[in-house]
This record gives sequence, C-alpha cells and structure tokens, in this order.
Amino acid sequence: MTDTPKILYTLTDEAPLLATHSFLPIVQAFAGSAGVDVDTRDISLAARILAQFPEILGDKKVNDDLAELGELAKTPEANIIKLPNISASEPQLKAAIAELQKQGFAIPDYPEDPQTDVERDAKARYDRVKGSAVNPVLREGNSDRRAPLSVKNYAKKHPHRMGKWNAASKSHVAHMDDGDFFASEKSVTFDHNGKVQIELLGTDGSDVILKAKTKVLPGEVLDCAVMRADKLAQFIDEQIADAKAQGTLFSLHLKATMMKVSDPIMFGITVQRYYKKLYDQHGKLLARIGFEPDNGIGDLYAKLGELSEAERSAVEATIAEIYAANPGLAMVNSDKGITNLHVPSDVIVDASMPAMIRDSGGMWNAKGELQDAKAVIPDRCYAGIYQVVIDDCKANGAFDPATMGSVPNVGLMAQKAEEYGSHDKTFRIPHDGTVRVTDDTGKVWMEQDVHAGDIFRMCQTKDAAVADWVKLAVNRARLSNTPAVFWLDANRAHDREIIQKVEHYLRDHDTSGLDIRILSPVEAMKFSLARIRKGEDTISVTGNVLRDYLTDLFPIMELGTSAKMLSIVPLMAGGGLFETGAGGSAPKHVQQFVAEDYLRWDSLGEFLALQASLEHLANTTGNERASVLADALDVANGRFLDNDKSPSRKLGGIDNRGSHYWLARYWAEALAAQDSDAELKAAFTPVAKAMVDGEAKILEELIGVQGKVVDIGGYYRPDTTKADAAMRPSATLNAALASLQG
Ligand SMILES: NC(=O)C1=CN([C@@H]2O[C@H](COP(=O)(O)OP(=O)(O)OC[C@H]3O[C@@H](n4cnc5c(N)ncnc54)[C@H](OP(=O)(O)O)[C@@H]3O)[C@@H](O)[C@H]2O)C=CC1
Ligand SMILES: O=C(O)CCC(=O)C(=O)O
Ligand SMILES: [Mg+2]
Repeated sequence: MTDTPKILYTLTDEAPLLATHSFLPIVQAFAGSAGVDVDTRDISLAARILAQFPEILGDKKVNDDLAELGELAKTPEANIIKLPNISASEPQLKAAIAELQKQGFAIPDYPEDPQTDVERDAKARYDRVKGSAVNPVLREGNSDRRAPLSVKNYAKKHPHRMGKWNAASKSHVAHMDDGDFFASEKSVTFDHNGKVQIELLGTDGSDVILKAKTKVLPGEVLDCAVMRADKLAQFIDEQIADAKAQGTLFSLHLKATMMKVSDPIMFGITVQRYYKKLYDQHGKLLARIGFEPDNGIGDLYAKLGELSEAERSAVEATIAEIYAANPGLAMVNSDKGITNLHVPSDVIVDASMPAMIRDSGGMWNAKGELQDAKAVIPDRCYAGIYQVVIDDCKANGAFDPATMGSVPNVGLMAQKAEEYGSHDKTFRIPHDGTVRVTDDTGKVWMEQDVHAGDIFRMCQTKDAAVADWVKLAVNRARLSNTPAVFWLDANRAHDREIIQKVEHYLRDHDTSGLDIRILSPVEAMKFSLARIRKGEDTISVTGNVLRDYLTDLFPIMELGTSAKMLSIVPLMAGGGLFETGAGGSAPKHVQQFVAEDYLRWDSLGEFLALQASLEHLANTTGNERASVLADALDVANGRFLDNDKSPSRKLGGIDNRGSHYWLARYWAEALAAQDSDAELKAAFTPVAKAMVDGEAKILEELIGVQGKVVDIGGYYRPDTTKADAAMRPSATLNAALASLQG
C-alpha cells in the first residue's frame, strides 16, 4: 500500500469521549513518531444527529462519518478503534436535540406525532439515529471478547469486592410462560437470492404491507415471533402482585436501547400496568398532554407543567397512592427519586443484571438501601440464564474473583445477525389479523396470528456470518486450548436452524482434540458456572443477544467491570474493528466529572484495543515500527496492571488522566528500552526521562485540579477547547508530548 497506514479513532459520547480528550493526544504523538497516522471520525450522538440535516445546516453541516466508517468496515483496509457510544432512547434523543438547538443549530424538534410530510421526514431521520444505530453498522464481523491473561491475573491478584449472597435471598427472575417471543417463534432457512414481503391481512379484510422488500440470500435463516400484548400485561400484573406479596422490589430489565423498537413497547406496557390507576382516574388528562408511557414515567413528570395546579395535585396524589399500594420499584437514583420505570435507557439488562448479581442480588430501594428484587425479564429466550446464576449464588455463595475461571465469548453479530437487525422488521400491530411473510414467487414462508397491540418481529441471520462465527470459535478453542460451548436451544425454532448450520460448518474444520459442545443456554450456564467455580475456563459461543449479556455478566463478576475486556471484531472483509471494553458510556461518570473534576472512567479497554490495532496494522501493512509500538504497548499494559494504575475510586487519587500519564510513561520507557529500532529508541529516550523526572510535578498538576465544578460547555456536544483544557491540566505532561512532535 502506498498510503500512510492509518488508524481511525472514534469520537463518541460521555465518559469515553472525555477520556479521549486526554488519551488521543498521547496516541497521536506516539503513533506519529512511528509514521502511523491516527485520524478521528465523530460518531457521537450529536454528530450523528447533525449529519442528518445537511441542507438545513448550510456552512455548519456535518459529515456523515458513521456512513463513511460503515463503508470502510467492508474493506480490508479498515482499522478502526471504536469506543462506546450512546444508543439513544427517545428521551435522550430529545435532550440532545434541545442542546444542539441551544448551541445554534437550527434543527427541527423531534416530531412525536408527525402530521405533515416535512415532519414525517424529520422523524424518519431522527429515528435513524435512535437506539443502537452505530454498532450494527460497524460490526461487519463477529466478536471475540475476552480478558487477556495479564488482565485475568491482575484481577486474581487484586480481587474486587463482591457482595455476599444469602441462601435466603428472595431475589429471582420472573419470565412469561406463554405468549412471549419464545412461544411463537417460527424459523426457516431461505433457498434463493430473492426478497420477502411482510404483510398484515386484517380480520376485517384489509391488507397492509408492513415491509415491502427485504433482501434474502440462499441459506439465510429467517425467523419471526410475536409478543402478545394482553399476555404481557397480565404477566406484569401478576408480577406486581407477587412482588408485593413477597416483599421484594419490582424491577424490569430490558434492552430498550439496542432493541429500539420492541423493548420500548414492552417497557411502556409495564409502565401502564404499574401506574394503571393513573390511567383509570386521569386517562383524559394523560392523553391531553401526550404522555408517552414508552418513554417512561419521567415523560409524565416532564409534561406536568402543562396541567393546571388542581389537575397536577390530583395526578400527584394518585401517584402517591400507587406507590403506597404497589411494591417498591428498584431505584436508579434514590436521592433524586428516579426509578427503574423513569426512562427506558436507565436500566439496561446486560449491565443491570450483573450489577444486581454483584450486589448480593439486591437493588436500591427508595431509602437508598439494597433490597431483594424481582427481576422481570419477560421473554423466555434468554431470561433463564440469570436464574441459573442466582440459584448458584444462593447455593454456593458469591463467586470469588481471586480464584474463578473465565468465560470469554465468541459472538455472532456480523451482518446484523438475529435480533440485532430486526428493527425495520418489528411492528406494533395496529389491528387483529395474520402476518404473512411471502417471497417473490408468492410462496408463504411463515405466518403469525396477531392481535392489536402485539409486537411482531422478524430477524435475519446470514449464512456467511454463521460460517465465519463457527470458524472463529474453532480458532479460539484451538488457540487457547479451552472447551467451547455453543449456547443453542433445540427447543427454539431459530436455534434449531442454527444448530444444523453449526454442525455443518464444524465439519469444515479440524476439531480433533477439541471439546466443542452444543448446550441450551440454561445447561450451558450451569456447565460454565461449575467450571469457573473450579477455576476453569470455558468459551461461550453465542448468538447476538447472549453475546451482549454474557460479555457484561462474566467480566463484571470476574474483573469488576467490563471496561477491562479485550474486544475485537475481525471484520469479514479482512479489516479490524477494535472495540474498547464491553461496557457502555457510563453516564454517571460524567455527572461526577462535572461536579468534582474527577473522572473514574477506566481506559484499559482503550489501551488493549490500541495494542491490538497497532499489531493488526503491522501485520497487514508490514510496518515494522507499528510492531515495535505494539510490543512496547504490551509491555506498558503489563506494567500498568502490575502496578495497579487504573483510576482509584476516590478524589485525591489518580483518575482517568493520571492513569493515562502512567500508561504513556510506561510506553515511552518500553520504547526507550527496546533495541529493534534505534530511531524510535532515540526519540523516546528523552521523553521517557522527562516523564520519569516529571512524575511528582505531573501528578501534582493532575491531582491538584480535582474537587471543583468543571464547565465543559455541553453534555452531548461538549466544547472542544473547554474539554481539552479540563482533560489536559498538566503542562509538564503536555510539554513532554509536544517534544515528540517537534
Ligand atoms: N459498545 C457500546 O457502544 C455500548 C454502549 N452502551 C451505551 O452506554 C450507555 C450506558 O449504558 P449502561 O448499560 O448503563 O452501561 P455502562 O457500562 O455505562 O454502565 C454500567 C456501569 O459499568 C461500569 N463501567 C462501564 N465502563 C466503565 C469504564 N470504562 N470504567 C469504569 N467503569 C465502567 C460502571 O459501573 P460501576 O460503577 O459498577 O463500576 C458503570 O456505571 C447507554 O447509552 C448505552 O446505550 C452500552 C453498552 C455498550
Ligand atoms: O449497541 C448497543 O446499544 C449496545 C451494545 C452492547 O451493549 C454490546 O455490544 O455489548
Ligand atoms: Mg453490552
């Protein structure tokens, strides 16, 4: 290749974006000295919103960096470092729009109920940005997430605190036994290069095309399922009554961000059942102010100002009666009275269930105390795995991070596999009838009887994605000499199709001497837990949703946080997508940062991703210097862990910025110590010296700023100059880095 090798580093949101203000200058200075360009692409929620309105913004228009990266991901040249970004719920989207408008961008309001073509167009643009709109575009490969040995050893040496489990804990998972996606799932393997249409044939004789054209390839698995609204409502009522009877908190765990169409509807049904009395007594008022239960009870609070004084007091009195009569809700923030049902994006199942399991099975109640909780996870497809963990903790006590084994994951997600790509094929059914999936020859492939209010969902899983996933699993099992379990349930229609493919593709590989099994998720969880208790590792090979769930669950149990995970997506076209950690954008870290100039974000995920990205660059471009940089960074990461330089949890210790200093210093020292590249050695020797000699001054400059309010000029679109200044307060460190570029 003639171009300068390039790594594209993503600018995202919240805590990872703040961390980038401090870390990226280090990366650019180091990589620059080795002739590697590190460029940025802005895929923050704010940038993605602005990119939707080029014609309105004129000279303020913003390039669609996400679209560009999405195209790049399908080429062998891709080398992208991807930090976590906000997958926006509707309330978050509206807040971001309001902030951008205040900053002078003349974008329209979010039209909740569009009436004109212009409004419908604006809503369609905003809906493209909503939910998990980034990851499915960039993830043109399957995922390989694991704790590198150095990280696992670090966790064993410095075990994090795990809450004790009591055998008498009343915490449990509740799921539906009928009427859920699991019950109704149908699945087929398509046979030609063609397309299907999804239509609703009404019992009233009507025929509504829900989606006219969906391209399908031969060998592709299609499935569809229905969540029955009446059954869900009845189930929620029973769980509210049961939580009250048992004296547990009521909590709801969904993925309203990633599953942006189906899960907000399920969230909304739960809100309507929990706050049923509000509807009974004030239905007309709620309709008048346009309360949207799918956006949470927070939407009602936001709109209370539109009511008269008397109306507001009546509504507030009813809410108080509801809280008195119903079981307590799990709290997101007890001090501020923010509950699990406030906003659909506050409690996200992948992170919320592990947090509950780490905290002795409890969630926070209104008094700010941990209390046993009923975890409502309506659909049975995946809910059962968490009950297995809870049962295990009740029987055997909490897991011990000092001795437990590891469960890495190989996850199917390429080409929008499974539920991941279902959003444009998920519908709230407007009236009773039959949904039919028909191909271009008129053949009916699947049918579902539906009633008004039900959620219909169709998913696609490409054959090539499954083949690549099986290959990745076999390679991982071989490389790490570890048993691998495919978590697939022969009782599920979709999984039965996938099992056939797995069995078929396994035959393409040499699996001699490997322990590869196919177990249902519940059995696979039991098997893996029994092994980790003995200190043994087991690779989980899962579909997309379990990939998401398990890559927070096991890291949070094993390492205290998924931030310490290596998370690689070998792109099917040959490029590399290097994700940082497996967790989210930690909004509460930003709140702490602006309140007290202290950022708890742990960038280890970024360090690991950068090392893997440099190594990939060296391998694909033959750039020797990138290889030297990668090896030195590996040494630096090892020292960083050995010396435990992650952010401390308390003000006065090093935070994210301090941890970046240590990483930069160890990296520079390793480059100064190596002998394979004399020029790099010469360039880094004085820098390493400046960083070592300057240690006391640098730490003083970094720690000295803590403890006061910081202004970064925006939440969704912080002011770059202000954020740079806030995140780079050490003149001594900045000068050492500048000397590299000089
Ligand atoms: N890859 C992506 O782009 C992802 C994006 N998201 C998005 O992130 C947002 C928040 O989601 P949520 O599910 O609450 O997940 P988060 O991972 O942000 O929050 C859960 C908790 O994880 C811990 N945590 C995660 N990363 C770090 C880190 N690097 N350093 C220290 N602690 C960390 C913190 O817990 P504690 O205090 O217990 O240590 C944090 O409060 C949402 O907008 C969501 O859509 C979520 C997942 C992945
Ligand atoms: O895309 C998202 O919304 C979240 C992704 C996520 O949680 C994950 O990949 O682990
Ligand atoms: Mg996740």
